[in-house]
Amino acid sequence: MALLLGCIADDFTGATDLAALLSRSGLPVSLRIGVPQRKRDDTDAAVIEVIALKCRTAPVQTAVEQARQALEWLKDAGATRFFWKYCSTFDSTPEGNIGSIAEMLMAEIGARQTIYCPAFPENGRNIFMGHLFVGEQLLSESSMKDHPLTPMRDSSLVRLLAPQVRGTVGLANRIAVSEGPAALKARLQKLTEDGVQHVIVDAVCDDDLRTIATATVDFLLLTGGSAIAGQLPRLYMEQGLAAPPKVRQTLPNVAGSQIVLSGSCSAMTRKQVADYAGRSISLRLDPLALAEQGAAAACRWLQKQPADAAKIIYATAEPDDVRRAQERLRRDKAGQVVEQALSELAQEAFRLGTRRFVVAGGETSGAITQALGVTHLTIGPEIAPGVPWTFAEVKGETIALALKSGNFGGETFFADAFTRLETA
Ligand SMILES: Nc1ncnc2c1ncn2[C@@H]1O[C@H](COP(=O)(O)OP(=O)(O)OP(=O)(O)O)[C@@H](O)[C@H]1O
Ligand SMILES: O=C(O)[C@@H](O)C(=O)CO
Repeated sequence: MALLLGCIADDFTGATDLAALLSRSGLPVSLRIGVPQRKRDDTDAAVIEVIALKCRTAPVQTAVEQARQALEWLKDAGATRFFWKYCSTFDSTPEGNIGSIAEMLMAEIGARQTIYCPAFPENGRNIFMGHLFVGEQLLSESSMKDHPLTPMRDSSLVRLLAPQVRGTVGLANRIAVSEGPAALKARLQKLTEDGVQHVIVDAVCDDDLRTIATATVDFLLLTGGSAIAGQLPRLYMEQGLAAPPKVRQTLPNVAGSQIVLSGSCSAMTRKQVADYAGRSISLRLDPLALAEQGAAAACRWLQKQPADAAKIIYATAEPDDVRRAQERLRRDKAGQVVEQALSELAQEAFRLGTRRFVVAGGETSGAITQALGVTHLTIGPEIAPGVPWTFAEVKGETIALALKSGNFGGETFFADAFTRLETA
């Protein structure tokens, strides 16, 4: 099938979020973990390809290089329009990588301008006058200010993006968006004439996203969260470029025991962990102990648990505990020891017969998915907005994998996830 859109996501939960929102249209979406070694098969039914990278917090040059390779693969697969997916809370290091990757993509595909729209109204992320809100709070006043890897201490997307790009950053505000697609198109055109290559676009509801997508559907490169991308398939169908397949794909029925592995320390994950720990057998990991002794003790704990019991293993902790661990180990080392331990535990759980995995946290999901050797995910039913069940092959066995973004899902998400799988 001809490719309508080639997407690059900066982390794995972000990639499944994106694939879920694109799949709502019924169009077949393919999700690859990392840049595939092999070329795309001409008989592949997907009309949208998503490549999941783990580059959100990587050094700028490494991240740009990974994205360049993903772009090459997508171009080679026939894509001519592209989407760059980052977090709906604009998570980035002070140097990048949102702007640096966007600028490289623009240069490679010859795009004069792109938009930045991380808004995801269904999950409470809205942009007004260039400022990002999480629920009713400014980003910098939300729990994102305490993120273990990318603490967000400013809410102005213009100010956050400007140091990440060489070109000029501008804003198409809510007033421009509220005037409809034609007026927004004219505003973007005027900004192009004024030499503005990078345009933050306000959006506070799905209607705004529809307006923005209609005005920019022909752009060579769009960037943002999953919600703006989720508007594109309908426009492609209206343009007669694609139609959903008549027969829907049948999804596998995955038997085997289940586990939750959580490395996210977000406010919502903390509530979800507390809820599920009250319903299951639980083990809390301490980064300082892991740094000294590794994950062997936790693996032994796992071996002793009844196979069919509900279990959760988590490093999820309150901001003060995270800060203490980071002061002792350094921020990146604290993250790495936890990711390494949860990866080993995922491998051990698989060896012990676990086939249903719920993982919380984008970096954590990246580490675990890679440790399990997953290269391709089939998208299944959504558990909560932006969090689908996915299915993958590991050593000849099918596993079900739900990769949950830090702040997504309600308080009972982990229990809901397994119920959703039963009823899918
Ligand atoms: N107790 C802890 N102390 C220090 N770092 C921790 C601790 N627990 C987890 N971490 C690290 O914090 C980081 C959390 O990032 P991760 O992307 O997994 O979650 P998230 O940011 O909440 O999710 P998302 O990116 O999907 O929003 C990981 O690198 C993880 O290893
Ligand atoms: O956009 C989001 O918030 C998520 O898809 C994500 O990227 C979390 O890592």
